[in-house]
Amino acid sequence: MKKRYASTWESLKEHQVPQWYEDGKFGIFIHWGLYSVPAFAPQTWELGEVPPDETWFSNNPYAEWYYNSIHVGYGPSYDYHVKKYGKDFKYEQFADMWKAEKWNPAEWARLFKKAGAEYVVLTTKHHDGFCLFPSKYTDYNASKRGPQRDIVGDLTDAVRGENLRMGLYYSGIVDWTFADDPILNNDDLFHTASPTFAYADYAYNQSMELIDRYAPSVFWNDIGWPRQGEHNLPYLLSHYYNTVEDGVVNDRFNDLYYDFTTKEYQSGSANRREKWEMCRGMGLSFGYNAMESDDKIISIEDAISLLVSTVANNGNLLLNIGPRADGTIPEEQEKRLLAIGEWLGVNGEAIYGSRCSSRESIKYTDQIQVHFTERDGALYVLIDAKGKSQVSVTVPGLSGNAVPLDPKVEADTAKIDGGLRFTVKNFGDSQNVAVFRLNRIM
Ligand SMILES: C[C@@H]1N[C@H](CNC(=O)[C@H](c2ccccc2)C2CCCC2)[C@@H](O)[C@H](O)[C@@H]1O
Repeated sequence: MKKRYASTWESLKEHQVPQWYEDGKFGIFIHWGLYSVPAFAPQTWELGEVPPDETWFSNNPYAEWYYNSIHVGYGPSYDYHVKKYGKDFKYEQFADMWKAEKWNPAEWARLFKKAGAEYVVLTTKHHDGFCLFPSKYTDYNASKRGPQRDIVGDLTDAVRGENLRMGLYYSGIVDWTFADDPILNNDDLFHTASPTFAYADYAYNQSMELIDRYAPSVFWNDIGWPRQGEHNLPYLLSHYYNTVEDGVVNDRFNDLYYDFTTKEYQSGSANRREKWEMCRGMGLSFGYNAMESDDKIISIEDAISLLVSTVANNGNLLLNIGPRADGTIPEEQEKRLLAIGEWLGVNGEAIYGSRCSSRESIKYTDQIQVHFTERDGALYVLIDAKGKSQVSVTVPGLSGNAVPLDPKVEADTAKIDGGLRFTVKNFGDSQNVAVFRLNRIM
């Protein structure tokens, strides 16, 4: 019998994180839109590395923030815009330059499947207010302008065609078509942005549109929800759960409610007792930044380390790609996705469907860490030895025989000092993380 939710916080709090989200572990975030046309941002810091103040907002590495960056009126993006497009060039003119002429959603979905992703989250409306779906509440959308198609619908169909789950990102509290005072600090971001009841209704109506048109498995709201519309949330979220039985939402609704908490680069909090999700771009930006090259984006080893450490601590990794305006995915991004898919193809047994072990991760050195997951009564030992070709570590309190999941991993294990000593001589096809299954949990 399908559970029905009432539009009350009490009823919503009965919602459990669905099994598919606990099991899925790895998703692909996609930031695609008008900002993909200029595709420019300075390469400065990771979010959280410096305080979110004027220095951050006037040197914003997020290419999807191009509109705000040029409206700040000074800084690298402003200078770039004036030089490349001219002072009088309006951001909205990108709406007729974005053609997505080489876009093949089925190709994207095949790549995400090969990457070993279980879900996808696409921007439907980012802070610039441009909608990638045929909203009836604005003509500033991709079916009327630019690509002249329902980007959200076409990708949703392709992703579901590969049996992956489709999630939708919505910029709830910030929409620069309603309020575009330059954002120069967090107070602007959380308090000044879009202050009207009219906007709160608009955000509510568009969210209902997205739920009713696409029934997304994830409703990924960003930054916050309009304060003037907080009383709408119980209805919106109960409608969401009543429409999408195994739907899931994040924690960016003004700390009023969540299924999972979120981290973003170095920002945000996570504790292993609750379900959480780590999101980041391949480089310093979510939107495509044409300035970013292979050496400036996360290495394959670091991406695999991030996936393993996130999953071992009860999180999911939502790794972002920033496609080009023409619909192609930069090769350096595709290469990372395929490498993660290969690693998961060999070691996925320790990841998909696993649960956080009571054993905490052990950090031997900055390069050498051991993580644990559990699944179906087996304990998995994931030895991450970044940059090393061989490694020897003793894991205390373990016993039993450890079998490498990758047949090409060459390793010995020995009982020593009340623990199990692992000596890995060859990491085979497993990049920097060798995974062992221990058939008895001690
Ligand atoms: C996925 C990314 N989300 C960004 C919004 N980030 C957040 O709301 C950031 C955040 C980070 C972690 C947890 C909750 C919220 C806050 C903004 C400054 C301090 C922390 C967007 O600004 C960005 O363009 C991209 O869409």
